Amino acid sequence: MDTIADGTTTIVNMRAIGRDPKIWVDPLEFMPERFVSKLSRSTDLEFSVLGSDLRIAPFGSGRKSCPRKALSLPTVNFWVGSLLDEYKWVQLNASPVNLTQRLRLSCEMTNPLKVKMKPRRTP
Ligand code: HEM
Repeated sequence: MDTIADGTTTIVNMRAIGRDPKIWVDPLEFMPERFVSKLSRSTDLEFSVLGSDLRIAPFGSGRKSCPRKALSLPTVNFWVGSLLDEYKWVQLNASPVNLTQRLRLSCEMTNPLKVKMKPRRTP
């Protein structure tokens, strides 16, 4: 077993964990369904996103994890659900999305998705 000296700063490499084929089936494939419970109940998911399972920890883990994670999950669900319900999202053909990674402060898409939003209902 390796020894880590007192006072060493360590960083968990979540990027590597997220791309590890020993942990995720086809890790580089866009498969959002891997996060959806087969029984459509979030409590049936095999893993938690709240920090107890380091395969995926969007809010961090342990004592310094995000103190507002319980508020954030339903808020993000509500925003995304409302935006999809209220608007049609049409990709701008003049600027096609390019998912190739570009490393800046964080990892970004080379050409992010640009869309035009059209209200679904007339006011
Ligand atoms: C989807 C939304 C959010 C995500 C993904 C997120 C994610 C995170 C992450 C990854 C950390 C760092 C955890 C660590 O260092 O291990 C963090 C810390 C923190 N977050 Fe969030 N967060 C979200 C929303 C919020 C909201 C809505 C608030 C406040 C209203 C908030 C307040 C904080 C604070 C104060 C910290 C610092 C905690 C500390 O250093 O002890 N976050 N968050």
